[in-house]
Amino acid sequence: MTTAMKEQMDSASVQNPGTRETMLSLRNCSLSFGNVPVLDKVSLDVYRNEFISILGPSGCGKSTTLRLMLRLLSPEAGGEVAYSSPDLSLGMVFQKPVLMPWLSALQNVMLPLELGEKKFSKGEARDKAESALRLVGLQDYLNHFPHQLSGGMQQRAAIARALAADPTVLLMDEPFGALDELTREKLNFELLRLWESPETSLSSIVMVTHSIHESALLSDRVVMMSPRPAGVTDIIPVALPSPREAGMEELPEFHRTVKELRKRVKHL
Ligand SMILES: Nc1ncnc2c1ncn2[C@@H]1O[C@H](COP(=O)(O)OP(=O)(O)OP(=O)(O)O)[C@@H](O)[C@H]1O
Repeated sequence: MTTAMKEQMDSASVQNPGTRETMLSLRNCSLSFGNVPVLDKVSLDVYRNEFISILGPSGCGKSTTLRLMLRLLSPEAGGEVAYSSPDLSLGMVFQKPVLMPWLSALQNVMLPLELGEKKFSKGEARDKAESALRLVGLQDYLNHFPHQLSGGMQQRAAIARALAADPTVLLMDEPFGALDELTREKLNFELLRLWESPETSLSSIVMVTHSIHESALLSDRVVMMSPRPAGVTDIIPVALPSPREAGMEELPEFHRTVKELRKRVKHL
């Protein structure tokens, strides 16, 4: 999120979500795999400059919702996936870093830039990949291969790969689920720092997580999905101050949000 973008966010629109600019919308999206209905009339707006978490029972359709947002899947008739502009740029980070083991960190980040729709030259791809790796703190590991990186570093490389393509909206599918708790906590705050940094193009983040704690700490809004066929049951705003910082878990608002989310998860 650039400083200019932040400045565009007027206080009226924060107080009244109805006036906020929508980057991406799912409207009435239903989807089945074969004869198994997975999503049932899912509607969700992703606003400019917000961090959304999606919480829901295992197998309910959270990853499927992200794939719809990416337009890798299409909704059934009557549903729509709308973007704020035809060239809205989306990035994706998966639970596993999915790095090519025979390529260095730098080559892994360069690869989609050289092969993707925009097709950057080798020199441009190298520059973009180097700055993305610097942003995630891997500037000293450019030539390391994935097996020479820790799990957290591999996931940072995967985040760098997504950031290198300058996405406006970043979709993340349980990005820190496979990491130990300390690394996960560290990466949570690193992600927030990247999101707030004027050096990235990021406006909005949508993150699937299984962690109530993580969703309360990071998000502006938490989207709760029901069991399959999933719908959006609740959208809970989190009123913690921004920027989010370590120690905010001590605030009454954090405890109130966690309690509220736990209560609603129990009812799913
Ligand atoms: N390509 C596919 N073909 C058939 N069924 C699929 C396909 N992809 C997902 N499913 C099914 O759709 C349902 C929703 O899957 P999805 O991965 O979206 O759930 P999820 O909420 O992300 O799960 P988890 O929290 O366990 O990661 C599951 O029952 C899954 O088996």
